[in-house]
Amino acid sequence: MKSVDAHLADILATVRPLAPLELELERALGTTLAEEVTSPVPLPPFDNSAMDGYAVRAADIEQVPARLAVVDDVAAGSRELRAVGQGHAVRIMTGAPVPAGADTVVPVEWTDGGTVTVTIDRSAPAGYSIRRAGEDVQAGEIVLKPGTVIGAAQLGIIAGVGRRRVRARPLPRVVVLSTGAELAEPGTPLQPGQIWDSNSFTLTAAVREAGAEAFRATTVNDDPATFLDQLDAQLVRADAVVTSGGVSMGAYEPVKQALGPLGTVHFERVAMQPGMPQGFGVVGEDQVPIFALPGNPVSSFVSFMLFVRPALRKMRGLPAGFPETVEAYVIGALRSPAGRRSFLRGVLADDGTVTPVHGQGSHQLAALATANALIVVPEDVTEVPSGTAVQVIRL
Ligand SMILES: Nc1nc2c(c(=O)[nH]1)N[C@H]1C(S)=C(S)[C@@H](COP(=O)(O)OP(=O)(O)OC[C@H]3O[C@@H](n4cnc5c(N)ncnc54)[C@H](O)[C@@H]3O)O[C@H]1N2
Ligand code: MOO
Repeated sequence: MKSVDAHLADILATVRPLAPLELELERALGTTLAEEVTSPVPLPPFDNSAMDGYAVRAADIEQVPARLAVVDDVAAGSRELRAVGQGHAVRIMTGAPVPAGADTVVPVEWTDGGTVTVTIDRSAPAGYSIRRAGEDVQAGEIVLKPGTVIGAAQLGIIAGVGRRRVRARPLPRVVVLSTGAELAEPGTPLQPGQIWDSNSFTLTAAVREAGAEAFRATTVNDDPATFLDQLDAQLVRADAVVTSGGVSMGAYEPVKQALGPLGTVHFERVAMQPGMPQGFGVVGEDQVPIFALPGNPVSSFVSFMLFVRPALRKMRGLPAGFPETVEAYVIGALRSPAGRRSFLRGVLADDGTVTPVHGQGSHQLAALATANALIVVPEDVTEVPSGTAVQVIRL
């Protein structure tokens, strides 16, 4: 059997980071920056007020109360400014440029709020409530580096330096395709022998949680030709394909039967539990990576976490490898098959303990849904006594 590490290494050696594109800001959320973003101007671009109040000369309010003539009103966005002379005040709003002559801003709360004359009750030192030009960013300064994932705040600063587009690696587009003649669409009645298709929903959601775009294709039955037709139709919009089902040893294994003969997709037994039968390779002219995951719901989910998620990270241009683990103390004894790495479902608590959930079968999706962690039991360990320190992957 192939080791988990060897299978992941093969996958990571095959998938490539997506080529960067010029993306409109509206389409850039979650993408990975592929350039240095610099600011063409200082930010803020000009000295401006941090408060609603009065721009004055600090020297004029050393003695308080002080009564000053209000000579102008400046709102944010004002362009024509009157200078503040001795004994003058200008009513100013937050974000408005500080007029020449003024060296401090007194908040309106320290005044009588007058519009012809104003009485100021408290002194303020020079520079008070003034946000200086360049205090956030100097002109030419780098604000974001390549490899940064663009979240809300990053998108904000890209717009904040005046950019409409940005060079970034796009979200991988992933087609999810479930196979199985027994599958019924949720929301429709079950016929005898049928189950509702859950994998395509799990996998589509997992793709999105992994920072990629997901398309759920129509489920196909157990016919390899139908599977190939559907795959062909979907490939145009796919940077990667994830299928579930049809990869083991049965008489009707559409994914294996359709892809095996291509020679570019390999079906192997990986030394893990769950998720032993795995297919991986490339399809189509563009050599689109395809992950043929086993159909058991827990197996396909665990396979996704171990193999597809790291591959999507690499496609996004991010560091990728075996999922990060943390140490925890297991409450309850564990068993694991010899020679296979187990990924048992557990609940990781704040106190550093992890409790295996009831129901460790690879069909027990409800048990998986109560878990928040995978407990990793190495290949050479078959029994783990309660209280042992184990490695855990957070979900
Ligand atoms: N003789 C052998 N039989 C099996 C082996 C083996 O080595 N020798 N391996 C077992 C293991 S381990 C796994 S995992 C499964 C993998 O099977 P397939 O990938 O071929 O998947 P299916 O046979 O289509 O389905 C397995 C199971 O999962 C249910 N399923 C499938 N798709 C969905 C879906 N979209 N939503 C919900 N549930 C789904 C399906 O009904 C089956 O119960 O093979 C074992 N057998
Ligand atoms: O690989 Mo299967 O996942 O053991 O049920």
